[in-house]
Amino acid sequence: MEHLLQVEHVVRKFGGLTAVDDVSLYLNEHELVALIGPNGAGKTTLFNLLTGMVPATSGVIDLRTNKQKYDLTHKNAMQIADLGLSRTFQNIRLFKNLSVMENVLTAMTSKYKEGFMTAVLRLPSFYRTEQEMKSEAHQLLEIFNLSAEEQTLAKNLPYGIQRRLEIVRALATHPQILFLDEPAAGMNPEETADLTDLIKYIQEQFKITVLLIEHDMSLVMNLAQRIYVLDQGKVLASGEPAQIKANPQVIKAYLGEGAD
Ligand SMILES: Nc1ncnc2c1ncn2[C@@H]1O[C@H](COP(=O)(O)OP(=O)(O)OP(=O)(O)O)[C@@H](O)[C@H]1O
Repeated sequence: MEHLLQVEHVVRKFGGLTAVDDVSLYLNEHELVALIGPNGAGKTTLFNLLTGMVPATSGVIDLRTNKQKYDLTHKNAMQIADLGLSRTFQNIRLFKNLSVMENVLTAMTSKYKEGFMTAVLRLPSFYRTEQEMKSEAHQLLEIFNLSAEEQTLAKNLPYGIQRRLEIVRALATHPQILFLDEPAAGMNPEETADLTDLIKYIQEQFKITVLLIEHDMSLVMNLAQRIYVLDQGKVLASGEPAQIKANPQVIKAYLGEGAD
């Protein structure tokens, strides 16, 4: 079977340290997959490789879409984003002094490539596009329960809501694959439960593939169809949540005794 994303024998070295060590994995269309593992296991580095933020030392990353195959190891972050791969960051990256609405609109501009002169002269097509963008942004913010905050500056939002806004921004680019780096970090159990429902909802509604890094096992076990466990740069195990929970190596390296 051909996969949407196929990672084969990918390695990333930083000097003498091998952060990602011969990793192979795949994502199918409309799958929700989790990447877990101890601190320093190489999870974020793998995200950086998949989204073109750091080049691989060796290996192949193939994306199969629109009946074409693209080798992502030869593309930069902008080209990969254009192919429909979008991400959030562990350390939130919002425009802190822009409003919630402006944050979403700026994310959309990569999709709507209006000519510079059309924008400067404010020709009719610019308004039409701006209108479309605003209408879509309203819809997205409503789904994420952020309508009341549209005019609030990002810096004035509580941390958990900033995380939700980051996901809205990533979705605003109409991704085919969404990479979420610790979406529940810093959230309380209630916020995490809400976020779990929301991620499931957007994956189904927008028919996207999601790969998420997360330390919160309630979110991972409730949400993921498959899980990859990274340890010291290598894939220690992969499988369905029940298999991962029962894997003695995973329990030893990461989950700990008594994990449920
Ligand atoms: N730019 C870099 N230069 C040098 N070393 C790096 C760089 N980025 C990551 N590393 C190292 O690579 C290893 C993997 O780090 P990475 O951040 O990918 O782990 P992680 O699994 O995401 O950890 P965490 O769960 O703490 O976020 C670590 O030892 C880290 O110090």
